Amino acid sequence: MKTLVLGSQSPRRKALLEMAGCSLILRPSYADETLEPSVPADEAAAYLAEQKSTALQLERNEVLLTSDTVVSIDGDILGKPADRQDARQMLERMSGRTHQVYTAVCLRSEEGRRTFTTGTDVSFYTLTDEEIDHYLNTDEPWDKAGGYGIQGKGGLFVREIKGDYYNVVGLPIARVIRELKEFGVSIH
Ligand SMILES: Cc1cn([C@H]2C[C@H](O)[C@@H](COP(=O)(O)OP(=O)(O)OP(=O)(O)O)O2)c(=O)[nH]c1=O
Repeated sequence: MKTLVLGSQSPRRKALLEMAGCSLILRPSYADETLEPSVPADEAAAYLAEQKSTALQLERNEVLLTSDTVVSIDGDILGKPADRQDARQMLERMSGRTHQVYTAVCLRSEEGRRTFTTGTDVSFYTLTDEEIDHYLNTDEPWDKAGGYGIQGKGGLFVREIKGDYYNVVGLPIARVIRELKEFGVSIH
């Protein structure tokens, strides 16, 4: 049986895999996450998931999972906000509109590598300045693509989603479990 190795520092990815019944070991990846500005968002997520994979060593009998989540609006990619002003601009941009969240997952074993990307459309209510200010005083925006967390108070901004909710949180877990089985990982 194969050992699942999670190449991620994201506590959410670990929690989702464990919730789904995966035993895993952690091997965080510190790949360079710089992007060419013109790359489409779904391709950017796939590129970064593969970069994170390439940065890690793989032993025999291991399946390595790396992943990347980006938010996209008007063809621009929103990563994690650099500071308060950046986070404010992101939230103002998404206010009253629909954006896309892409999570790419790269699975790698000695037999080969497979990368797949899942998109979810998220529509926000129109946000007031007060709501945005209040949200920026929480610890939610800083480690998250687009500067919000749907699983926290950021969920209060959401009018509608189309697609997998868990994909927005950072891992489309139902699809991932199916793909992991194909790679020979046992799920309990
Ligand atoms: C939009 C959105 C993103 N996110 C998170 C998912 C990702 O963890 C994060 C985007 O950063 P990523 O670079 O995808 O992941 P990470 O830095 O957390 O972990 P690692 O690179 O080690 O795998 O934003 C939420 O938790 N909720 C949300 O609603």
